[in-house]
Amino acid sequence: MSAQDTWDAPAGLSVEDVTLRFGGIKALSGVTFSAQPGSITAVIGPNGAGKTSVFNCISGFYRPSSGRIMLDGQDVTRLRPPRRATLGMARSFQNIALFRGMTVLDNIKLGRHGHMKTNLLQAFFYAGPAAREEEALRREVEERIIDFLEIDHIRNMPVSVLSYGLQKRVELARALAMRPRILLLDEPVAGMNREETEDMARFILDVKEEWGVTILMVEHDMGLVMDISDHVTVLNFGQVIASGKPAEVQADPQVAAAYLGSGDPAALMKRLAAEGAT
Ligand SMILES: Nc1ncnc2c1ncn2[C@@H]1O[C@H](COP(=O)(O)OP(=O)(O)OP(=O)(O)O)[C@@H](O)[C@H]1O
Repeated sequence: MSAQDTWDAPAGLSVEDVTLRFGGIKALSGVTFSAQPGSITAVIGPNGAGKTSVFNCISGFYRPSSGRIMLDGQDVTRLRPPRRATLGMARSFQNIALFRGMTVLDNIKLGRHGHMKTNLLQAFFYAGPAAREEEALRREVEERIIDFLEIDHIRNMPVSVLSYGLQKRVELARALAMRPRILLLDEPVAGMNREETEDMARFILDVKEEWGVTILMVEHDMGLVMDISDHVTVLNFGQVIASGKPAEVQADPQVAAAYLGSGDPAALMKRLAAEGAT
């Protein structure tokens, strides 16, 4: 049985004309882009461009002042984050959000609860066939995730003793345990060394290809973005200034100008590579 057998189909997402105001500040202004089902879409842009703001609108932490967030054609703009999770949306955080004193396995188990049809208490007292079947399926999914992310050797260790790269991997495992149809990754390789970054790139690609999950990520590491994305959307001052395949965006003088104040794509790549390396 492949990973996809227990998974729902990948979700498509569209951000439609989203504007977000904080008092007098317009963090986002008429932002429109989409993530196709089963693809990797990256949102990039200079500091303060609005990447975190758009991410928070998509995951439900911010409510846009106007515009819509559509998940597979369903308007989710007004739904709270837990409701979006039940529709198949999971996210990771820029600053790892794990329970540090708990083991890797317990953190992963927590990920699945957003998806449970029965709550913990019911699951404990009600051991009917449906509940047992659901529990068996969850265990199987957990084991597959542990195996896939190569974290079997650390499953019983507390998260606090793990390297940064491994903690990020556990966070990915927990998000996968929710059986998402779309995964939002907030700077998945920030702070990682080269080896950890390469491992994470491989895992993200496999999540898309083997597990059939749509990926939307905000990331500063341009090497990673250009290597694994199918589509890139560029924000600047809260507006979309370019959208397309990595090579198209890379060659776009507007993008270079946004990062550099000049229109030289070669200089842009040099600077971005340096930013990604820090
Ligand atoms: N909670 C807030 N209150 C007021 N202004 C905010 C808030 N969050 C973001 N902003 C403003 O909105 C704009 C976009 O910020 P945002 O954090 O989304 O950018 P970003 O692209 O994620 O930046 P970075 O790459 O530095 O993380 C900035 O001008 C920022 O100062």
